[in-house]
Amino acid sequence: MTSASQPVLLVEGLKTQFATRAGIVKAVDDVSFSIERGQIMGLVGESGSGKSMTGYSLIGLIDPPGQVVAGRLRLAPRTGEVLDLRRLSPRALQGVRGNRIAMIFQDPMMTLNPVLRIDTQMIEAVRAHHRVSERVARERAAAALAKVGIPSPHERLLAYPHQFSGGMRQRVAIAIALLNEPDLIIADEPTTALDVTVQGQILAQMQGLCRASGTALIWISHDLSVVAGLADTVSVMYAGRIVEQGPVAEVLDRPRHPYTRGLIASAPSRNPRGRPLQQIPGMTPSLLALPQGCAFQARCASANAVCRNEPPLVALDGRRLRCFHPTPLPSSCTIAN
Ligand SMILES: Nc1ncnc2c1ncn2[C@@H]1O[C@H](COP(=O)(O)OP(=O)(O)OP(=O)(O)O)[C@@H](O)[C@H]1O
Repeated sequence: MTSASQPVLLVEGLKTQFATRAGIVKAVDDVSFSIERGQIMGLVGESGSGKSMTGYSLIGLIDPPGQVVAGRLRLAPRTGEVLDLRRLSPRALQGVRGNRIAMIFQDPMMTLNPVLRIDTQMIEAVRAHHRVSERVARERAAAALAKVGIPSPHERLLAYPHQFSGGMRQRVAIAIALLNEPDLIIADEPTTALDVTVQGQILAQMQGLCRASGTALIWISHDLSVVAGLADTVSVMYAGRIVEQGPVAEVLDRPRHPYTRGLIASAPSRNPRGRPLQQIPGMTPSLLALPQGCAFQARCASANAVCRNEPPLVALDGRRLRCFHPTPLPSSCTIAN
């Protein structure tokens, strides 16, 4: 049975690998986190750090030659039972996807079928999981469109995807994700392609909807300013691993991992006008040729011989950190463990 204290999602030691001709790519390497009901977690990192593969691993969307090779993925939906997502049959997992866990992609056309009217798609999405009449499903669809700020929802249900603007199309995809009141939504950079005003509206709506319905949200993004405003907690990924993790206010205001500090410093909004943009020196390492020990050592000003060992993820000052040389907090900020 679920209990109030049980996280809606618990991920422990997740490893996802791709067997390629050049060798084993460890796309997700020993990733752990948990999310409470109604909580929003930002999953951030540079391109290729393993954010999307972490999200896809949770819902069984890793295609060969990729494979989830280790880890525990436990979902505790409102319905009461606790689901071990790795042990579910393909059919049972299909029953979870789009129902208890929904996914929103950067491109809404990954969700929408261009040749079908919106009502056909939304009614089908409800009835795939619930025995309700078409009329009830249509009402649910209209209510979901209204929730994401689409005016005249009954009329808009009769339109095709190409009759919506980019921002409205993404709202429709979000409405489809919300249809069955999921316990968890995984959103993979859904507002990156939208202009800032529309992005701001959608972010505020998503935040409000998650708070109101108790739906947990994993927001995958490389944009720290979005995560700072939206999320409660943040997990920072580098080369397939989580390097820093904790409450947004701790991690983004007082970063202790040199990579998190570099990411924050290189955000364009943080850089003074007229000066060259700051960058993290060097390149993300190839996942096929990771150095022994800390994957960030070649780009880190604090690295020394000890970094050739594998840094463990340890609890420190209200967060979890994978670094032998954590940046000190100003003395006034020190928090007891
Ligand atoms: N089909 C594949 N074959 C081999 N390796 C793959 C494959 N798909 C993904 N990978 C590996 O998985 C790693 C993580 O990819 P992922 O898409 O999760 O990164 P990401 O952090 O979401 O990046 P982005 O922000 O660009 O989407 C990549 O660096 C790549 O090496």
